[in-house]
Amino acid sequence: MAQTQTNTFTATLDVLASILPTHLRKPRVGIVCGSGLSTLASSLRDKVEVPYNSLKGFGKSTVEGHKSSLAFGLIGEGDGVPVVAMLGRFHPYEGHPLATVVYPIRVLARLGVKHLIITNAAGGLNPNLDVGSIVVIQDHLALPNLTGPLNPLFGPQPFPDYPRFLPLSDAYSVTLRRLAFLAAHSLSFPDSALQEGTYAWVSGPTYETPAEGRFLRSVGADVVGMSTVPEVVAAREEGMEVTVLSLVTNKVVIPDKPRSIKEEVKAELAGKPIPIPPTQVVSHEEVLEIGKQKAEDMRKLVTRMIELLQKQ
Ligand SMILES: O=P(O)(O)O[C@H]1O[C@H](CO)[C@@H](O)[C@H]1O
Ligand SMILES: Nc1nc2[nH]cnc2c(=O)[nH]1
Repeated sequence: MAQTQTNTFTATLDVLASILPTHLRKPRVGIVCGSGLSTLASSLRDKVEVPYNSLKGFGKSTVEGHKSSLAFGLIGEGDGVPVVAMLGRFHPYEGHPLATVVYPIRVLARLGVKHLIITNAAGGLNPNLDVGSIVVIQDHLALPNLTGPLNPLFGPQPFPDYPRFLPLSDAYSVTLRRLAFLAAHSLSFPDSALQEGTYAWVSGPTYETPAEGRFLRSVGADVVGMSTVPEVVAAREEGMEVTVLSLVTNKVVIPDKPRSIKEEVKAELAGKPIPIPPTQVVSHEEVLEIGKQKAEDMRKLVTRMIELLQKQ
């Protein structure tokens, strides 16, 4: 297994080396673009895009709002910082094995990426988070990891020199989180535009029931999504510094109390009908629409973070 995987990495890296000009071959920063956020790559100078289907080991992203290519380029003054952006990610719910979900992250590590900025679209659980705000993730709750074998490190170790038991108490880089707030300040973002919170990872592809939303909120989650955590785990195993920026694209529907049909029928029969609350549902179209509206904020933030990183 280890040998097969090593051969796949070698094949991927060889293709990239044959396509990329020398100054783009060793990216220092990696970006993962979440749903509807692929325009982050428009900040890249000297951009070269490599489709996933030309790279061995890469799957195909089947979700709307996710392209399927790696974009290489420069950000920042002078020679600039070499950057690689994943335009499109793989989710376990698409049927991709976890090894495929995190394969691009491991490729980024082998290219030399030291700092990884992961973005995603997420549902807001914390009522104080506005739709359109960006949350700097400070911690995560990985329900599929806690309850079942949906962890990219599950199984025989493909790389014997990696630790068997990976600590995650330091998963979210303080340095990069500070950089996010410094970047927001230098861009004069209003205070409410950039928040902090905990990401709950669920496997999807169903959105939450009200009871699930209430449960996730009650155990301390601020936002919820169907990606990111496997990427964080693999990136930490590869020794990268990681930060996650979640765009709140919708509020998870959590009514104060569940709608009681029993009470409604009783009230109706008593001649005192109570108002029927409107049905609220989230859709991927809504997620993509907010992504489209707010992608520019995310692009500015990530770009400024990299510019600040260049000065460090
Ligand atoms: O996490 P990203 O890929 O940004 O996408 C989010 O949006 C999709 C649901 O609308 C899910 O895939 C969820 O995880
Ligand atoms: N699980 C989940 N993922 C999302 N991605 C964007 N919005 C949501 C949401 O409400 N729930």
